[in-house]
Amino acid sequence: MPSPDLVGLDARHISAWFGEHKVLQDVSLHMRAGEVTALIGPSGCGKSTFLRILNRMHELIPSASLAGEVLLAGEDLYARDRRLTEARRQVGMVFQKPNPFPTMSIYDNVLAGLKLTGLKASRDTKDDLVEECLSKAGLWKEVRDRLRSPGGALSGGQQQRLCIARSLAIKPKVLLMDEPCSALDPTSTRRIEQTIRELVDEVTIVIVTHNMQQAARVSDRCAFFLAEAGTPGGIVEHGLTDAMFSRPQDQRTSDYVNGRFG
Ligand SMILES: Nc1ncnc2c1ncn2[C@@H]1O[C@H](COP(=O)(O)OP(=O)(O)OP(=O)(O)O)[C@@H](O)[C@H]1O
Repeated sequence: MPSPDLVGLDARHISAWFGEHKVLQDVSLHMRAGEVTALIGPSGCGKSTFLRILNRMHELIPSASLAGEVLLAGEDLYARDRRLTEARRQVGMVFQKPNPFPTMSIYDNVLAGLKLTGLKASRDTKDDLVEECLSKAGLWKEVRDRLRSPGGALSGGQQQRLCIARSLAIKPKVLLMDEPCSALDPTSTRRIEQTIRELVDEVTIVIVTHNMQQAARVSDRCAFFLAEAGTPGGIVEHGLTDAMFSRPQDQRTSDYVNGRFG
């Protein structure tokens, strides 16, 4: 049953620059509550930049700037009175390369984000939270007997599921995933994809992927990004994944999803 707390994310008229270089032009996208939205498109068209704008990581880069707005459940993520840590707590991120703290225990890895975001939990609550998050990330059964082992001792796929568990511990409303399987073998990839589909009842998900089969397997909707001949990136077409793959409206989408370029 989908959670009643699910919320959507609305990007409106987003443009982005690195110094003078404009990399996104007027991108608007509604990422619906309780769905997986996949961002697809060739390398360099601005998918990761767009994703980083959705949790205010873009502004960490000194030369970076942006225009437009991002609304989480209708509220401006960039409002002056909204704290950065609060925005990042609500919109979590899982990166391409699994990045657990390698010498920290599996248990402490799951809880690592709590301190950073100023959340406190009692011992019992922590135990419950660790079990809950590892279960949701599909890792509990594999690690329940070695919670004190270091995170770095897990396989790559397990480490990525540990990173998902760590993101879930701070109860985000939205989870962003930037090519979360690109460093993993096919079996681990399928396991993460299964986890993504299980999580979407609780958290809205936005995923960047280069893998068209993966986009078709995990996403409800897709947005196809393109930056043509030195112009900034934009969305050519977006819609239900089935329709984007079987009846794309734009020839460029058809060419991309059918592997004719990119
Ligand atoms: N830190 C940065 N400083 C300067 N330019 C950057 C930076 N990060 C990205 N860019 C530029 O912004 C543009 C968009 O890059 P971005 O990584 O968002 O694309 P992408 O679609 O995610 O690519 P890929 O699929 O290869 O990850 C590219 O021209 C890239 O060179």
